[in-house]
Amino acid sequence: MFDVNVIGTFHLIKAALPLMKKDRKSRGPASIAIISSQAGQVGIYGYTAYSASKFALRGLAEALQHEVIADDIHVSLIFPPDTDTPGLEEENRRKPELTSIIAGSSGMMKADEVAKKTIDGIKKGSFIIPCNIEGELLSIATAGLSPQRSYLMAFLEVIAASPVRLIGLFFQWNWDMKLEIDPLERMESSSRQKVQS
Ligand SMILES: CCCCCCCCCCCCCCCC(=O)[C@@H](N)CO
Repeated sequence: MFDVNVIGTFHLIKAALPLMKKDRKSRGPASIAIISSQAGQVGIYGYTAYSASKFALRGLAEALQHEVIADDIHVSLIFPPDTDTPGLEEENRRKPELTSIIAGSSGMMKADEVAKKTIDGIKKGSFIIPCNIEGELLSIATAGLSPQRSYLMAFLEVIAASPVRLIGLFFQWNWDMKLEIDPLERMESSSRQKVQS
């Protein structure tokens, strides 16, 4: 999984970059679009390997953007939810029910809708491209130190940061309960550990 999702992406970009850089200034700006996943913004039960690979793409994209911006190459990172494809159907045959339930917090999109969000985001030159409402929230919650080209979005990220953290905690508590963990008990046990060590 890591080989395909991360090393594969890395080699493809590495191979394409010399040609992309050639005469760039006279050809206008270019884009590199990398498909991550909402499971690359938050770790999901059952997706240990998958989430690791999709989170890795963010580090790749952030560093890459710094390295190619002088060549007028814009990196976009897309974060789709579950998408109605034959691939998902195949995945559903073997994945834990809990994974489907938790991922269901963000619903499912048609491939066409994800494609449209992707193209629109690339055209706008967005670095982070969320695909649905839950994705907008996730992107604000995980804005981190990513580049932000829109003043409006930068403003929103700053204003919404703390309420969105609260919403994120509610989601965590909700998922804990699905895993039959008492969220309050979990919080107390982590503070007990601190006292002991
Ligand atoms: C701060 C508020 C947050 C609110 C929303 C949280 C919802 C998170 C749901 C994550 C779903 C991940 C699906 C990944 C699908 C995928 O990539 C694979 N199935 C592909 O096959």
